[in-house]
Amino acid sequence: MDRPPPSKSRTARKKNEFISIRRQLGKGHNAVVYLVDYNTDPVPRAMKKIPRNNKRTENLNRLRANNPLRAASSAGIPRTTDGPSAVVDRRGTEEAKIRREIAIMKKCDHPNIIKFFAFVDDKMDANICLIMEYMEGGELQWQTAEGNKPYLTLDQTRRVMRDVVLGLQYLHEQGIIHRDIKPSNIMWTADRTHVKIGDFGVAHFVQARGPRPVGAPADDDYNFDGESDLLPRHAGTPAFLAPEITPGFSPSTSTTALPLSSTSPSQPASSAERVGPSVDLWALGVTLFGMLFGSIPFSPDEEATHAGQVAAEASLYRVIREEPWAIPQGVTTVCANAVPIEDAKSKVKKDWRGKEKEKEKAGSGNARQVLELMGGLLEKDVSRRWEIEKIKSVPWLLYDIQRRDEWQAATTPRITVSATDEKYAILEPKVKWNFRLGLGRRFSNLFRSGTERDREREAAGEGPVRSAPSGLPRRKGKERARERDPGRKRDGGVSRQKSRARSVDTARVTPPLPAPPPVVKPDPAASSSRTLPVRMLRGAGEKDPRRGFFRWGSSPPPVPTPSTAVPTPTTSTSPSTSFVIDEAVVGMKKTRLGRGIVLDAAAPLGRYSADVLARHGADPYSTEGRASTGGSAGGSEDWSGEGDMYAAGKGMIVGAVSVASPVSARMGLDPDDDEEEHDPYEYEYDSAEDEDDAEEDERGDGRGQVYDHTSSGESDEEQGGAPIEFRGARKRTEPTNHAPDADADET
Ligand SMILES: Nc1ncnc2c1ncn2[C@@H]1O[C@H](COP(=O)(O)OP(=O)(O)OP(=O)(O)O)[C@@H](O)[C@H]1O
Repeated sequence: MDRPPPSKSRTARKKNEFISIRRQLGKGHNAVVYLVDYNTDPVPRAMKKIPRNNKRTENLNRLRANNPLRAASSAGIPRTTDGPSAVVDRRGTEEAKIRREIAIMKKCDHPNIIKFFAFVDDKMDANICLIMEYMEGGELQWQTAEGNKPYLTLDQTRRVMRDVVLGLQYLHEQGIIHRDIKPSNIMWTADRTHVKIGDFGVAHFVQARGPRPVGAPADDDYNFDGESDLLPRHAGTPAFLAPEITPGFSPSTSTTALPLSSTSPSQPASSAERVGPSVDLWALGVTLFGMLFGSIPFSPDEEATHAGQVAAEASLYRVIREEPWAIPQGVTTVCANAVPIEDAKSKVKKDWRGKEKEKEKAGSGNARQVLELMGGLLEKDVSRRWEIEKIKSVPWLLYDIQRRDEWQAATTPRITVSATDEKYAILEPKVKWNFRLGLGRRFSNLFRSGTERDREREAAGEGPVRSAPSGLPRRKGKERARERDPGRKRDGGVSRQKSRARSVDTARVTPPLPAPPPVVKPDPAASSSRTLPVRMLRGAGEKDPRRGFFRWGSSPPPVPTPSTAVPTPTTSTSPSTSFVIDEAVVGMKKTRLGRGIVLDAAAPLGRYSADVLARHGADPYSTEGRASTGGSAGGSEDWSGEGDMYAAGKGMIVGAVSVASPVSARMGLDPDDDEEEHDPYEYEYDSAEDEDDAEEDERGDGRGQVYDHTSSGESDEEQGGAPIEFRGARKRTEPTNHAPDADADET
C-alpha cells in the first residue's frame, strides 16, 4: 500500500499520526508486537500493543470484586480533573505525572536505549500501543535451545553488560526506573554489535492503567504486594524481582535497608515506595547470572513447584528474600566458552617473556571479577547493593575501553520537558479511514434535517445555509478540484496547506466559471428524505484483516420515510441530546482494523438503525450481535466531546450521530473540555475531495463539507477501492451548535 506523503502541520504542535501495520514481529505474554510504518519515518518501527484487560487485570478485578474501593476499572490512563473527583492510578500517580514521565521517555535518546516514539492511549480501543525503534537483531538470547546452558561467551557477556549499564545509568539519570530488566527486554541491533534496553516505563504504565478513586488506599494491593500479586504479573517478572519489592517483604523482619523509603518508621513502606533504581540493578544481576550459567539464580522449592502457581510464586519470593545465590551444582565454568571459575587467574596466558598478556591482565577471562560484580548486584540489602558508579569501575567491564576515566565519569544532563511536551505526551488517535471520503464529517450531519439547520442558522442571524454559492448545483469534489487545477495529479494525499497554496495560485489563471444554471428550489419531500439519508457502506475485501476496505453499497436500501421510520431529532440546537446512547462497544477486536463503534441508540437513531438493520437481517438491539458481525465496517473519526460516530451493523455502517455526553462520560472523557484541550491535531486530508473539504471549511463559516450522499457519480471501485489504514489523526472539532451542511440546496 502506498503511504501518503507527509502532511504539513500548521503549527508545531499540530501533528498527524500515521501507523500502518506491516506484519507481526512477535508475541509476548501480554503484548503483540508489529512491524509498522510510523508517520514519515524512513525506517520501520515496532509497535507494541498491550491489551488493557489482560489476564492479570481480569484476575485482579475478580479478586477485588468485593471491594468497591479496589475495583479498578480499566478505562485507560486516568484523566486528572481538579477537585475531589481527581483520579489517580493504582500507584497513586496522577495523570499529570504519567504524562510527564511519558514525555521524558519520548525525549530519551541514548545508543543503549530503544528509542520510544509514541504512547497511544486510545480510549476507544482495548489496547494501548507503544511505538518504538525496531530492533532487527532480536532479543538477547542467554540460554541454549536445550536450556540451562549459557549461550554467550564471556566477551559477549561483557559487551552486553557494558551496554546495559550505560543504558540504565542514562535512564536513572532521567529519573526513570525500568522495573522489568530481563534478557527479553534487552535487544540486539541489526549488526549485533550492541544491545539496547527496551520496554522502559512500560511496566509502570501498564500498571497505571486502572484508575483508583482518590481516598482509596494506595496499599500494596495496587502495587506489588498482596495475594493478587501471586498471580502472573506484567510489571516486573517474578524471577527478576528484587527482594525489597517481593510480595511478603517486611522491613521489620528483613535485614534489607530501605534508603528509598519516605515512610515513617511506624508506617511500613508500600512497595511503590520501595521501588528505586536499585531494583533494576538487582534484575541486572539476575540477568548476568543467566548469561554466565544459562539458568536463573532463584527458583521456587521443588515441593512448591508442584503445588500450583500461587504456591510456586510464594516460594520463589521467599527464596529471593532469604536465600543467597549460589553457583549451580557441579558447574565449574562460566559462559559458552567455558571460562573456568576457580583457576581463571592461573589460566592467564603469558607471552614469550613470561609476562601476562595484556588482554588477560585486563580481566578478559577473569571470571572471578564477574562473579564479584554479580555478588554486588545480587546484594539483598539495598544499601549495600552496588551502584552504577561502582559497577563501572570493575576492570573486567573496563577492558579495551580507551579513555576509561572519561567513560566512567560520563553522565547525562536531565531531560527537561515543557508543558506542551506533557500535554501531547499521550496520543489519543482515531482511525482515519484512508479512502477518499471524509466520512465522519459527512455522516455527522446526516441526522439533522436541512430545514431544521436552516432554521437554526436563520435564528442565529446567519441567513440560509448554502453549501454551493448562489444556488449552483453542487459539484463533486473531483470536479471542483479539476476545475481549479486541471493539470493536477491524483496523488492520494496532499496536505491542506499545499492545497490551499495551489488554490491561490490557480485562482490567478483559471478562467471564470460559466454562468450558473438556474436555481432549483428544493423539493420539500426530497429534502426531507435527504435529512436522514441511508447510505449503506458494505464491508468488502476484508480477507486480510489489516487491509480491509469498503465499497459503497451498490444497491442502497430504500430510504425510510421520515414520518414513519425516521423521526426527526427532537433537539435542534444540540443534536447530541437527541440521542441516548445506551451502549458503545469498541469493535476493534472484532473488526480488527476498523474500530466499529456500535451504537445501540434509542430515540431517532435507534429506531432508524433498527429499521435499517432489520432489513438486513441484523438484530438492531443486540449490541453483541452487531459487534460480532460488524466486519470492518465501523469507524469513528471523533469520539471526544461531540463528534461523529457510526453505528456498525452487519458489515455496514448504518448511521452516525453527534455523540452525546453519556458516551463521552462512559469513555472517561470530559465533555466540558475545551476544543484546544481535546483537539490538538487536525485531520490530514488525503484526497482531492478532502482537500475540498478543507477548503470549504476554510471559508470560515465553520460549516464544513457538504456531502452529496444521494448522487454519487463515482463507481464503487473509485469510491471505496482505496485501502484503509490504521491511522490516528485528530479531528478538528466543529462547534456543537454549528449549522451543518445544507443538503437542501445542493441539488
Ligand atoms: N522493538 C522491537 N523490535 C523488534 N522486535 C521486538 C521489539 N519489541 C519486542 N519485540 C519482539 O516482540 C515479541 C514480544 O515482545 P515482548 O516479549 O516485549 O512482549 P511482552 O508481552 O511485553 O513480554 P513478556 O512476555 O516479557 O511480558 C518478542 O519476540 C520480541 O522479540
